[in-house]
Amino acid sequence: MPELVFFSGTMDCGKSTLALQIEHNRSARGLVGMIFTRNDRAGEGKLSSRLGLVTDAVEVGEHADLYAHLVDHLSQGRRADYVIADEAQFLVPEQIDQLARVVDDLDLDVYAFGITTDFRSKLFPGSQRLVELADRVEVLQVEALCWCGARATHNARTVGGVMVVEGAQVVVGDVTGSPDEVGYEVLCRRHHRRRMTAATARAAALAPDFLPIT
Ligand SMILES: Nc1ncnc2c1ncn2[C@@H]1O[C@H](COP(=O)(O)OP(=O)(O)O)[C@@H](O)[C@H]1O
Ligand SMILES: Cc1cn([C@H]2C[C@H](O)[C@@H](COP(=O)(O)O)O2)c(=O)[nH]c1=O
Repeated sequence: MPELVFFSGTMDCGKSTLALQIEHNRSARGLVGMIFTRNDRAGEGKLSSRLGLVTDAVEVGEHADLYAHLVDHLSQGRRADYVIADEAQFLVPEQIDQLARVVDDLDLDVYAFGITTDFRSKLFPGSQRLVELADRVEVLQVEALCWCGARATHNARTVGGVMVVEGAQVVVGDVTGSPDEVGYEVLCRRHHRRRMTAATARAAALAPDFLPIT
């Protein structure tokens, strides 16, 4: 039976790498995938991994109908044996319903990859719909780590290394980058709650416990 599978995890845990591996293994056996993405850091129409691999993909606009896109594609006599959707947190809930319909009505496996929660630890609407509709939710095995060594479960947005909690839900960015830019850091829940990033933990460790009284 075809399935809608949601591969989920924090940023930088290997979701896009796994998407590229699934694509590689299936195309090596002569299967043809339809690859969707939205707002990949590498640019429009790209699915990229931090390991340096990249492939072309269909950039999904906010109003695109993914089911209609596949029906159109197939009715032109072109092939699609399975579907990959990366950065699925950026899809609107209706597009997740369309992916479920692709599974049920077109009998294609759909593999969706994305982060579940945003920098405020709130569900992205697309991820919420995936949790509601997916046949399976798979948490990635290679876990990203918080600076303290615990498993990272949350995504923090940082400016100059300091965690921020105000701003738009969608700001494309990376876990590396210049300290002045908006960036991201993965944290365990304890340190996300305390807003303690690697930089602020380092600064706290260096600060004197008390001021000398003269
Ligand atoms: N130089 C490196 N050597 C080995 N593995 C790396 C290197 N850089 C990144 N990675 C691996 O790639 C993962 C990030 O992969 P990516 O698919 O881009 O993540 P995601 O899509 O989940 O944000 C890291 O967690 C790490 O396991
Ligand atoms: C937490 C959070 C992340 N984003 C953006 C930042 C990146 O462009 C992507 C995640 O990509 P990855 O391949 O999983 O690293 O999402 C955002 O827009 N808003 C957020 O709150």
